[in-house]
Amino acid sequence: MRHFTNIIIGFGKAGKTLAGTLVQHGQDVLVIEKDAMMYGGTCINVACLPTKNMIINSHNGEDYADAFAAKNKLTSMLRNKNYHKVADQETATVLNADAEFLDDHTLQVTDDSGTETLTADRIFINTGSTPILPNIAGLNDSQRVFTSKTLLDQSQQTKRLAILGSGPIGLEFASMYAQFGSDVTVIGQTPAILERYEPEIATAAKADLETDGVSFLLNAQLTKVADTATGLSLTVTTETGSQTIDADALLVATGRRANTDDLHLERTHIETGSRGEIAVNDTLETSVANVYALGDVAGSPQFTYVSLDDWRIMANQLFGDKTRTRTNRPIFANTIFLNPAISSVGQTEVQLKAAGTPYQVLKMATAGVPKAQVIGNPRGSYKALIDPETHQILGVTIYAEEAYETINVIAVAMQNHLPAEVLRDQIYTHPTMTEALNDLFNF
Ligand SMILES: Cc1cc2nc3c(=O)[nH]c(=O)nc-3n(C[C@H](O)[C@H](O)[C@H](O)COP(=O)(O)OP(=O)(O)OC[C@H]3O[C@@H](n4cnc5c(N)ncnc54)[C@H](O)[C@@H]3O)c2cc1C
Ligand SMILES: NC(=O)c1ccc[n+]([C@@H]2O[C@H](COP(=O)([O-])OP(=O)(O)OC[C@H]3O[C@@H](n4cnc5c(N)ncnc54)[C@H](O)[C@@H]3O)[C@@H](O)[C@H]2O)c1
Repeated sequence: MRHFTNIIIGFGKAGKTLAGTLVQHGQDVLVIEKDAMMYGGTCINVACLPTKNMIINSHNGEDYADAFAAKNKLTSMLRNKNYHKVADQETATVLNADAEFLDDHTLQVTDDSGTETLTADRIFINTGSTPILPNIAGLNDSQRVFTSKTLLDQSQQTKRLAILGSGPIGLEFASMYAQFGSDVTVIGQTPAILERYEPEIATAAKADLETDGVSFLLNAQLTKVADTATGLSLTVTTETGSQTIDADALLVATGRRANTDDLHLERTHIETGSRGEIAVNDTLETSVANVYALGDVAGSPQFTYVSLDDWRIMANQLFGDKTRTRTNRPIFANTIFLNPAISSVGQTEVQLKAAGTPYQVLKMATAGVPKAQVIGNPRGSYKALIDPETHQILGVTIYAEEAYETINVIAVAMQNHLPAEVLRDQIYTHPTMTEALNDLFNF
């Protein structure tokens, strides 16, 4: 039985970054990753980076085959870099094996050469999340049903793509496939898309997706999936009755749950929460001392940058002043990469109204930003909500080119309690999308 100071299960964002920190502090660490095609984790191999690479290339007018090849080149380069960044460290070891718990502090790893038992002073679980596949007749039997991961593996472009779920994965794939020229139908169970965003901006984004070739069946239930000689037949029920739609493939994008499948937590005292996530305290420790969970598996908001923040908390707790916790994360934004992207931070008008918080609304059209015209995409608008007295920023939604960059400036301002005037009066480089803030906050 080998013993390590630290074992990290899963080569995800938090885990790989933590491995570097542990090495920096002179400690040994074993990183166990079950899939050699996943060194570096979900984001770089099968999620954020390949999808954004393909989305950008679809917007640039590349055809699917070229974008697919470019994506594979990118992920292979990143995987190799990520592997060596950890494996080449003197006190780090990477093991390609499936890890499971035998008891609270003992692991068993299995690979082609057999099994081995391992122990460690500290164990960090960073096994990410896995797609939720709803229980719909025929869905699990079809060869034409894909997850985001398996669809990204398709070298041939799907010409008629149905998508179940109108969350970020569903909408980003819808936008991307529409840009590549496919016919896309999104089947959503909610009455509207982008429900957590400002409704007028969500409505505009939906109209733009429709212009690009996406159809929506909302307030809808997919009740049956059947393979046909040439594709798929999907039975969808809406308020107006039941209909059948034909497609070449179905992408299931109905959410992701914590990936604890192989860990055999039932052999331990590690507790899970109501959504199957590993229950952790504010400093990411599980119900077993010296066993921690980070990232998606710990029920943290499912973003790479939040997994990275879990690393910050862990590093601060192990080697810093122990002030960082889950409850004092800095304010962070979110983005859905459509054409253009939609980003938001803070609260929406609906939320402020419900809380009885007074606010002033500021709005402007993207078309008024010179850089939007330079890029050639004037779609979209900006909406900010500020405190009428203090001018503190309460929430912002941006539907515009480079929204994902501009929104970070606003998050920094909010985190540091800068009033809107500071953003209004700042000198921004020109021509940039950030310049919009001079006008947006010109109240
Ligand atoms: C299609 C898609 C697009 C996304 N786009 C974005 C985006 O643009 N921006 C963003 O911030 N977030 C995005 N996300 C979310 C983001 O990818 C995740 O939140 C993030 O990758 C989670 O990282 P993690 O550190 O929790 O673990 P992961 O990176 O998921 O790593 C977990 C690792 O553990 C391994 N593993 C699992 N079980 C075991 C075991 N028993 N033994 C050994 N190894 C194991 C897995 O193989 C995997 O490599 C996207 C997700 C998807 C699916
Ligand atoms: N740009 C980004 O940051 C980005 C991009 C993609 C994914 N992600 C992360 O990955 C996570 C998972 O994404 P996701 O889109 O799969 O999940 P999600 O939970 O965010 O959205 C799932 C959607 O599917 C719908 N749905 C669920 N069951 C359904 C059913 N039976 N029929 C029809 N609709 C159904 C839900 O109403 C919801 O709208 C996200 O929450 C996000 O944190 C982030």
